[in-house]
Amino acid sequence: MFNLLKLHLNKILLIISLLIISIFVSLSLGDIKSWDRIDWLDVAGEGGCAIALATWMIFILGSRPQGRVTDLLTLGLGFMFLAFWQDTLDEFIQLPNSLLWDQMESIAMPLGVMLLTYGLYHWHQEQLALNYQLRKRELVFREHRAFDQLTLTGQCEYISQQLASYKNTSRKQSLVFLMLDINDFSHFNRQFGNQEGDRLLLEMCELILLNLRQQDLICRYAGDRFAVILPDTSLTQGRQIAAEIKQAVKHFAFKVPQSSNSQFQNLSIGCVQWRTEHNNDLALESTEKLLERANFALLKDKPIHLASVSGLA
Ligand SMILES: Nc1nc2c(ncn2[C@@H]2O[C@H](COP(=O)(O)OP(=O)(O)OP(=O)(O)O)[C@@H](O)[C@H]2O)c(=O)[nH]1
Repeated sequence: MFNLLKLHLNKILLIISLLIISIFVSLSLGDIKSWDRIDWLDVAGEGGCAIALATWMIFILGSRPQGRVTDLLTLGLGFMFLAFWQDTLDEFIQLPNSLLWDQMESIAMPLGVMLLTYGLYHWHQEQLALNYQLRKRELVFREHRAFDQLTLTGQCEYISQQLASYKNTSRKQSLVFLMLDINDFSHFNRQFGNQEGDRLLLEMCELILLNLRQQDLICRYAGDRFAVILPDTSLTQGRQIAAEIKQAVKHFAFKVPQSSNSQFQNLSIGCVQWRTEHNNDLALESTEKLLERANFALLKDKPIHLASVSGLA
């Protein structure tokens, strides 16, 4: 958040400067009120609103890149904040009634609301475009607590929810479920550090996403393991997609600062089918059983055949 705030240093400095100017102008043109003339309820109400608006600005500036939408939102909130700030100052400093400065908040507030509304409209447009790109990460619901902070994909329970909702809709085609795991990822972590490991996980996730269709969904199952749901897909199609993902990962030259050589990874993938009611199977198998089968298929795909070691075979 602080890195993003640094990007907006000029806006933050402008707002702080306006605050200071408004204090100086009010002090030079008005008289400080005596203690008993201060309406503390107004101070709490107007000051509280000013603090709330300043907090909104910090959240917006701390979470958004530079650009038109951020400028509009900040300007809108900034004007509204200045209006409440001036209102709060008026509780402490008596300005002459005839003074135009005293009317400042009557102009700043509607101007702020208009700019904020215009900014929100463009934010809405921007979000629609982002939603389109995010579809492969979040099909129907957004709850940031259920999302992995590193890859911004759903976590384990999100997969179960999506599978359960798929089961409740009557589909003609089967679903294919992929369980993907980076081979020897702990070795990569040991060699280049966890920070580079995090970066690799993120880029792997992006690469897998690029090889998926619009209707597919990727989630981070655990550690270096991802799950992919391919709705309305035959087993042949699912295997084809899995093979394409493997090829893409195999040829992905990942650069690390510690080495001049690119690092290449391999994925193991378990590919299992969930048949529809038309094939008489979907109702029979629980999501737990499907995940168990996918994990087992993944083990079978590992270079060293762990399935035989674990006795699952
Ligand atoms: N950098 C990083 N490492 C993680 C994260 N989550 C889990 N890990 C590491 O991922 C590694 C997973 O280890 P294993 O399950 O043995 O997987 P592996 O080394 O790829 O071994 P195989 O799957 O048998 O090929 C462990 O070393 C974890 O510490 C994470 O969020 N970031």
